Amino acid sequence: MATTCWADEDCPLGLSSPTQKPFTISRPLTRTNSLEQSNTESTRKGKEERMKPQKMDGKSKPGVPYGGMTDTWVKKHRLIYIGATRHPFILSIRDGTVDLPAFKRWLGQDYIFVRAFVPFVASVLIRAYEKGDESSGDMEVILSGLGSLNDEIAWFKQEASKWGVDLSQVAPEKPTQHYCRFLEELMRPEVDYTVAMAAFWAIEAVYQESFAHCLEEGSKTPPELKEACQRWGNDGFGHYCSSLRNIADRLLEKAASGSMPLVKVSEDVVSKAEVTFLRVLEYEVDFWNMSCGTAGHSAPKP
Ligand SMILES: Cc1ncc(CNC=O)c(N)n1
Repeated sequence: MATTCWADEDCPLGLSSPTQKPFTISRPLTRTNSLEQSNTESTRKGKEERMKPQKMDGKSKPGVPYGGMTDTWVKKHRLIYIGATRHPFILSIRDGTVDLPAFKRWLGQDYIFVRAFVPFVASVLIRAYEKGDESSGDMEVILSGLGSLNDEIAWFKQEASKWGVDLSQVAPEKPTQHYCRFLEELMRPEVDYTVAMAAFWAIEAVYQESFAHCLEEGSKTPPELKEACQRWGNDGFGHYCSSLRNIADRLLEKAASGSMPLVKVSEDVVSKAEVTFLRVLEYEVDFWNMSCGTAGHSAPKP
């Protein structure tokens, strides 16, 4: 057992503890009061004010505070968000105490995940194309993501041979299987573009925030793991995540504003997107737990 990864009872966030779950999804989430009131004049005005400094054009604005729906979610579900982005596995990389077998396990499993992630991103690209909004720039952002996934797959192969991991012999563990199945579900035609986009942003953002933390000043990340951290923790990837976030916020804003013909349907889209965001965070926590060797689950899946 790795000494650097916490057992369930040691986890300060209580994410795996059966008595201390910060959040469980037993039924679809209802939206917060502020979201429910989004069509009232005062709330709408307040929202416009908050959004003012931001251009909702899909361009990245690092360092600029967000005022969109994704920001509301991150604040509302802070505990699980921190659980996913400051997981003991990541902290062990950052403090240099990471267990090598754990890192190798993560490498093999993440290769399987990334292969499944490619068709998911391709499906989001198709949705962006079908939307027919050329001026939004969504397709360009998603296409750049697909391009870097091509490099990423090559990197996994190279990294695996560096660490003596035979990728052809790696079998998917349960959390990997579940996460890949979730991606497949998101590719179904009945899933809204807004929901898929929110999931896409959340998946990328967790890795960006996690690995950027390993590169911050004062971190003791071992030199041989720096390249892995650079892959998702670099500024370019940060800009890309901001672009994804802006797209998700724009789509969510449109759904919540009631500007769509079927208000009820669009409200449903916003709550589905929030549930999907939470499920991504849970799958990410499960994935890190698996990498540590603590194959616990953060919450039961419906
Ligand atoms: C489990 C997981 N989540 C997110 C990412 C980042 N996206 C693509 O690489 C990843 N590689 N693996």
